[in-house]
Amino acid sequence: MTKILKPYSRLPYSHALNFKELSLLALALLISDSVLTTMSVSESLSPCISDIETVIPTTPLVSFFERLQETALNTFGETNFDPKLYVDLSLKFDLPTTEDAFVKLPKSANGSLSAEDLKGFIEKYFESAGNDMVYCEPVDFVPEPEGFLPKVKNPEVRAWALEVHALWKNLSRKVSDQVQKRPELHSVLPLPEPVMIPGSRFREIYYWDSYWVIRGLLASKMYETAKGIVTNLIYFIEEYGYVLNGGRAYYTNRSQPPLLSAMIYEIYNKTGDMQLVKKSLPALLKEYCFWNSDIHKVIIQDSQSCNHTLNRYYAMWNKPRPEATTKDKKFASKISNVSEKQQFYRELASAAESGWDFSSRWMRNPSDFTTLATTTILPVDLNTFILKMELDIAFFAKVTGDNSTATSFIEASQSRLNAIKSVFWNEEVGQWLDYWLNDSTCKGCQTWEACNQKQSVFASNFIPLWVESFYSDTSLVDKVMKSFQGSGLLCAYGIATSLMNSGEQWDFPNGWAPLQHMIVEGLARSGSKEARSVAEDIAMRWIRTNYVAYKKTGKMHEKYNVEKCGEFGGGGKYVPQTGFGWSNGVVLAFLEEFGWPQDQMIDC
Ligand SMILES: OC[C@H]1O[C@H](O[C@H]2O[C@H](CO)[C@@H](O)[C@H](O)[C@H]2O)[C@H](O)[C@@H](O)[C@@H]1O
Repeated sequence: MTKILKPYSRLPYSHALNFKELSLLALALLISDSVLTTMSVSESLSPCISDIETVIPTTPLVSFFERLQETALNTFGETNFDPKLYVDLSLKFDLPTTEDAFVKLPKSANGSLSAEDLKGFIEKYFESAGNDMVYCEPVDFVPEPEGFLPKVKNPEVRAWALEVHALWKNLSRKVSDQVQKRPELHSVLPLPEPVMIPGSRFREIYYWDSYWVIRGLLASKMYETAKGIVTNLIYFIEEYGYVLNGGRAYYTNRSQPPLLSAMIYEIYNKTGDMQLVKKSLPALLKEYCFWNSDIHKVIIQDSQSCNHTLNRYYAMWNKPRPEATTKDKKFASKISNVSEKQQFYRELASAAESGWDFSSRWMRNPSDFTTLATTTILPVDLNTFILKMELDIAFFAKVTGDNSTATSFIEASQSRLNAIKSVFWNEEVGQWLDYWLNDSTCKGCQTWEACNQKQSVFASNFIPLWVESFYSDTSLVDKVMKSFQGSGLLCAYGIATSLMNSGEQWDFPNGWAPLQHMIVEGLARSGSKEARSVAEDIAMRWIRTNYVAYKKTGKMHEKYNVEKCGEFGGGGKYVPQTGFGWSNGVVLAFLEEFGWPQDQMIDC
C-alpha cells in the first residue's frame, strides 16, 4: 500500500520531514558507542527507516505546470515538443490568478485551444524557462590558470583545452533573487551558492553530474566554485534528508548516484580544506542513512548462510515524472491495471534515480519499455558508490579525530566488500554482475542464486575498479582488465555503455563521460603499468572524438557515439544536448592526468 508523506508546512513545496526526523534518530544511534559495539553500522540504521514513507507529495505549482504541459502538447503537437520546458517556466503572477486565466482561455467545441491563444497566454503569464537561474561569473575563473594542464604540450590541444575551460563561464548560474523572494512562483529551488549546470535543457544543478564537473573545476584550479557546489548539495541534505536528483521541485522524489563523499574527497585532496570536511561529515552521515533506508536496502543470504546487505534504487514516487508527464503517460497507456501502472511509474522514476535513464539494463524485455524493473535489481555501480561513501566517511572521521565513527565505517565497508564479492562477482567472466531479485517487495531476506546474476555486458560491470579496495588488488585488476578487453565494450572512440542497441540513450553505441572516467581512473591508479597504458589509450580515444565533434559543431556534447569519430550520441527520450558539464570535466581531468604530447596528432 502506498504511504503518503505529510507536506512540510513551513515551505510551499513538500519535504521529506519524516525522513529527516528518522535520520536524526539514526544519527543519534550512530554516535552511540553502546549501539555500535553490538551492531553493524547498517543494522544500527534500521530504526531510522522502519516507517519510511514511499511517496513524496507534489506541489500545486508542479501539478499546474503538468496540466499546462499536457495542454501544450495537445495544442502545439509533438514536433520539437519538450515537456520539461513547461515545468521550468516561472509564474509572473500568483498561482490562483494564473490558473484562473488558464481556465478562461477560449476553447473550440471539441475543447481544444488555438496555438495563438496558448502562445499569448504563456507570454503574458510566464517568464521563460531558465530565467530563474541567472548567469554569474565564477569568482575564481581566469582565462589561463597558473599551472593549467602542464602535461599538454601540443599547442592545438592546449588551445582547445583553454576553450573547454572557458565554457565554465557559460555554464555558471546562480538562483535568481526573484526565487529567493517569491519561491512559490518557481519550480527551481533556492540554493546558497552558484552552480554549474550541465547545459541546454538541463538548466539546474544535477547530483551525479556535479562529481565530474568538480573534477574538471579542480583541473581548472577553480576550488571555490567546486566548494560552492558541494555546499549546495549539503544544503539539500539539510533541507530534505538526501541529495535531490536535481535542483527543481519536481526532483524531490528521488536522488541520483551518491557521489557527494567522492566530491569532497577530491576537493580535500587538492586543497586540504579541513573546514569543508568537518562541515560535510554530519550531512554525509544523514545521506548514508537515506541510502540504507528500508526502501533502498535488501538482504541476500549466500550459500554459506551468510547475510549480506546491499542497496537498490527506489524512487519515492508512483506517478508520471512531472518533467516528462506527457511521455510517461503514453508509455504507460497500454497498462490498464492501476497498481501495475503505479509500479511502472515507480520503475521509471527509479531508473531516473540511477542516472541511467533509460537502458536495456533495467528492462526484463529490452524491446518492451513497460518491462522496466529497476527496483528488482541490485546494481553493481550503486553498491560501489556506497562502498566508496563508507570508505570516505571513515577517512573523514579519522582526519577529524572521530575514531569511533571511523572504525564503524571501516567495518561497514568491509561488510560491503564481502557482499559485493559474494553477490556480484562472477569468477568465470571476471566481471561484477547486477543481481536480479526474485521480487521487488524485499520482505525478509532472499537466497542468492547464481542464475539471478544478469549475464549481460554493461560498462557498470567494471565500475568497482574505480575504488581502491579493488584497484589495489593487482591480480584482480589483471583479470578484470582482460575481461574488459574481450567484452566488446571497448570501441574505436571509447567505452560503449552496453552491447545492445536498444534505442535507449544508456545503451550501445553511446559512450558517456562518467563511465569512461571511472574505468580509466581505476585502471590508471591500479599501479599496473599495463593497466595504465590501457587507461591512457581509452582516454586518448575519448579526447579525440570530443575534440573532433567540438571542431565540427562548436560544442561539447552530453554523450558520444563510440563507433564514429566526432559524432555525438543519440537515442533516448529527448534530443541530444550540448554544453556539457560532465563531458567538459572529463576532458580536462583526462588531459591533466595523461597530457598530450607535442607531436601527437589529435584528428582522426
Ligand atoms: O528529463 C529526463 C531526465 O533527464 C535527466 O537525466 C539525464 O540528464 C541528467 C543531466 O545530465 C543526467 O544526470 C542523467 O544521467 C541523464 O540520464 C534527469 O536526471 C532525469 O531525472 C530526468 O527524468
